[in-house]
Amino acid sequence: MAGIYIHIPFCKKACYYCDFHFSTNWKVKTELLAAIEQELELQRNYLNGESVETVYFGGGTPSILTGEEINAILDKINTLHHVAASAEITLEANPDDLDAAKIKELRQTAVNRFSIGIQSFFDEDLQWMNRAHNASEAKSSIMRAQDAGFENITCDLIYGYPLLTNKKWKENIQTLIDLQIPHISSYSMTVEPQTALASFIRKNKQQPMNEEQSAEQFQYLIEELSKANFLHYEISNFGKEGWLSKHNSNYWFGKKYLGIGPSAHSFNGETRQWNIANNYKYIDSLSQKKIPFEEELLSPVQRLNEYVMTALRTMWGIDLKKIENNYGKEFLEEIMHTAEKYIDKQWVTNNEDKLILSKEGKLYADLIASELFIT
Ligand SMILES: C[S@@+](CC[C@H](N)C(=O)[O-])C[C@H]1O[C@@H](n2cnc3c(N)ncnc32)[C@H](O)[C@@H]1O
Ligand SMILES: C[S@@+](CC[C@H](N)C(=O)[O-])C[C@H]1O[C@@H](n2cnc3c(N)ncnc32)[C@H](O)[C@@H]1O
Ligand code: SF4
Repeated sequence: MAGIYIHIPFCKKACYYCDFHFSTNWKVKTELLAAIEQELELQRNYLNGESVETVYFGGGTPSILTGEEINAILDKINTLHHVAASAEITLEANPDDLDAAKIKELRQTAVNRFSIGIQSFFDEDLQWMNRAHNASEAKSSIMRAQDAGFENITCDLIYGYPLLTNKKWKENIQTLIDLQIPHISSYSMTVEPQTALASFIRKNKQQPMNEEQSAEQFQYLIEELSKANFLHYEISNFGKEGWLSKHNSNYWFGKKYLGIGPSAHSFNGETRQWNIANNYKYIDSLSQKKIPFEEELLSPVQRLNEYVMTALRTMWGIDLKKIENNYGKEFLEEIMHTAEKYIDKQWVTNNEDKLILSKEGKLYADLIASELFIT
């Protein structure tokens, strides 16, 4: 069981905070789509014939594609792989793209899950982020998708930035609960060095992020969504029973996935590889039937640390038996030695051979994971 990720590296506007790979220049869109098909061909054996359980169109902004363009990619995948009949096929969509005509078009594709980039339901916040949509489009895009029969919808929200008062945060969460969205991903605003936001802060045109505010809003999010029957199954992800994301869960469970497109990364169980994050170079290389990637063979210790980091962030926690069986007793003892401190503090619980973050511990996931790393 494996996944395929397709990266669509185009956006209408550059959000001030975003450091993912995208371009606002769409001149080479046709060439890029041809290169994606070429890469799919060249990587046809990457998954070793495993059946494909999930396909995820991410970006950038995949909702700029027409239904026909999406179908062409999915047809290609179908000719090269066995795609499970029940496969989860997600498309990341920005609200400004989801007008009635586009939704109708998307009904004619096999896409069965939308990840809508809402971020906020307030105009001033969306402008502050330089998003291409407004608050009313945020809401209407969700309702339109639901009216057209799309049930499996996840929405992204961002918190922890200066403009977001607790009152607005409450309303953003409540709006998604009221709209009966079954899955929510929510991220604390991070200031990435190469972004406009970082440059505004350096020039004192913007306040830096406030960690206390962010922690408070994260706690509030956890409490409200738990009251509304969401499982907090990964630090940034909440879903109602039966609606958890299969694609992302497979990343956390260490399953294989093939990433196609510029900046996409792949994992075959042993090595990680990632494609060049440059549209022109990507197209040029594939026109010569060469995949422009770098790779890294993970050592057992690196694999163990990665496992500790991703598993600790999930509600299933770190499986101590798995560590003992796959990596040996010594590593297990070393990890347990460090974990004692956090178990005493009640940041981590140790039940049935699992280390799981407590409510308080969720605030310190990254710190705890880095302390547990084997060096
Ligand atoms: C890379 S975007 C792609 C999907 C789509 N273009 C969108 O904007 O929603 C995926 C998610 O990452 C979030 N994201 C990107 N940069 C971030 C940052 N610096 N801090 C927090 N969230 C961020 C986006 O807001 C979005 O919800
Ligand atoms: C920040 S996450 C948001 C997930 C989404 N809200 C959900 O739960 O369905 C998604 C972003 O991570 C990046 N991403 C995911 N898988 C990737 C892969 N295999 N290679 C490169 N980028 C990837 C893409 O930029 C994508 O927009
Ligand atoms: S957040 Fe989404 S829409 Fe905004 S620049 Fe990044 S990928 Fe594009």
